[in-house]
Amino acid sequence: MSPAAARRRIAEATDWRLYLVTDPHLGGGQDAVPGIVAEAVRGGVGVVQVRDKECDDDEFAVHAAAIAAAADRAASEVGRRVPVFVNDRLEVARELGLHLHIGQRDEPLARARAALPDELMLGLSIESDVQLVEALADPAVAPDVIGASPVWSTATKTDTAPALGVQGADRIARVAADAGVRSVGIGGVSPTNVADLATTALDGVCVVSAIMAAPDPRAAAADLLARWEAGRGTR
Ligand SMILES: Cc1ncc(COP(=O)(O)OP(=O)(O)O)c(N)n1
Ligand SMILES: Cc1nc(C(=O)O)sc1CCOP(=O)(O)O
Ligand SMILES: [Mg+2]
Repeated sequence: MSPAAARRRIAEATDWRLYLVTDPHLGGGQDAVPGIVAEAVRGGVGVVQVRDKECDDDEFAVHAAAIAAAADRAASEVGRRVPVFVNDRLEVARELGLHLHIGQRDEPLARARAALPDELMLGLSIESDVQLVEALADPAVAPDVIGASPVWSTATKTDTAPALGVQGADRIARVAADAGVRSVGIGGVSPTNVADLATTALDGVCVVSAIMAAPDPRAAAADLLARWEAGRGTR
């Protein structure tokens, strides 16, 4: 199997329903994050992204390696595979052999795809219909997953594009699905609104504060997933 085919198999086998993006501040410091991730995976998180905007690449690499090890251990306990993405930092993703998520103001898509080993997935933030058309134009460099962003405004990240809302995220998810690309909705997702997103064509939701700031990350993940499933049932 070619590395690109292996990557597509990983995307197909991944449980995208609940995707956790880490935040050391909300989690009580870098050292606390691997434990939170392990608990969140035990609660049902299927994908993890390591995000830390403040440290340098060397510190980030140590932090990301600790999180990936914790996610792997917890995933194997429950008999699952949980892919780990690196936020923004292409060189760290290459060094650690982790997947990469980039935004519209990070490394350009074609350059990131060319520099990333073929077996690693590439995620891209999509803030508008036009951005999605551009991202899908060349199947050779198209992302494996997109983050429809933001669905709702959020205090966790304030420098975002205007909110897409449920309908905007659904429109984007439908176009992505037609191209065979997975999609998750990010921004302001909480227990009170996750079921609304489950009625869309999105493959899942992506959260930061709803798990990182929760007193019990395992219970928070299980609750979000149960609410997603309940909403999915009403589609
Ligand atoms: C899954 C997912 N979707 C969107 C984002 C946001 O990425 P970006 O716009 O590059 O912003 P930062 O996260 O880098 O501040 C994401 N991280 N993950
Ligand atoms: C990391 C990130 N990216 C966003 C985007 O819209 O691109 S919103 C966001 C933070 C989402 O945090 P919370 O789940 O706490 O609302
Ligand atoms: Mg970014």
